Amino acid sequence: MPVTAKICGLSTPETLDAAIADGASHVGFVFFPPSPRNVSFDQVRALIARVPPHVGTVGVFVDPDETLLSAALATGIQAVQLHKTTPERAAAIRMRVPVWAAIAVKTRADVGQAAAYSGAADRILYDAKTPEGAALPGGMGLRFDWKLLENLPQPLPWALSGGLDAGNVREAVGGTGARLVDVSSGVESAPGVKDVAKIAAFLKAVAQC
Ligand SMILES: O=C(O)c1ccccc1NCC(=O)[C@H](O)[C@H](O)COP(=O)(O)O
Repeated sequence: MPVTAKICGLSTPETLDAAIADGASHVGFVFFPPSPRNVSFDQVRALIARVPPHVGTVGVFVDPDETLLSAALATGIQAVQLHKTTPERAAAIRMRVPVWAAIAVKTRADVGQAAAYSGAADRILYDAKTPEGAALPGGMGLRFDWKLLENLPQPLPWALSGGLDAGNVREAVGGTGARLVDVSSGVESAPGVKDVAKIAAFLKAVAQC
């Protein structure tokens, strides 16, 4: 089975088109105003119109309220990636749309939190835990110890994220067995500024995994 990749935090037609042309399986749009990658509903509507049916569209949220969630779902996103969201809230959201539950990982105990999302999510996204008080719960280019995922029974389909780039994704996939990887900072030239050459290099490296 080939390894596939989600390019997260896209906000321009050029970089979205590059991700699709270079083979991304999913593209992600961040709905979180403090993020340098935050996008408006109109922006996402226009971007989604460019996405072919074989590429999945994922909205990224931090424990969204009903108003934000409903407006974002109206753009046409196919799944939601939920950070800092309880299993109970995730389960309620899953009644409306497929859910990816982000698990912030620093320790083995963090990884164990994934089990609580059985029945509440469709996929787990293991991501690096950002420091206490950080402005963002993801998208900071931090990685966690991939050994924490070794020999771990997985409650759900899962993806690996956090600090990946073209230079380390092969090692990350080899060490963890991930079949889906997610990247944001590793394909940027500055926070929030996606780089088409880095997107191409990342997706080429993924294709060689
Ligand atoms: O990317 C953001 O700005 C962001 C903001 C709020 C919640 C989550 C966010 N990103 C989540 C992602 O899916 C990132 O791709 C993931 O954390 C990996 O980021 P990076 O380590 O920068 O590749």
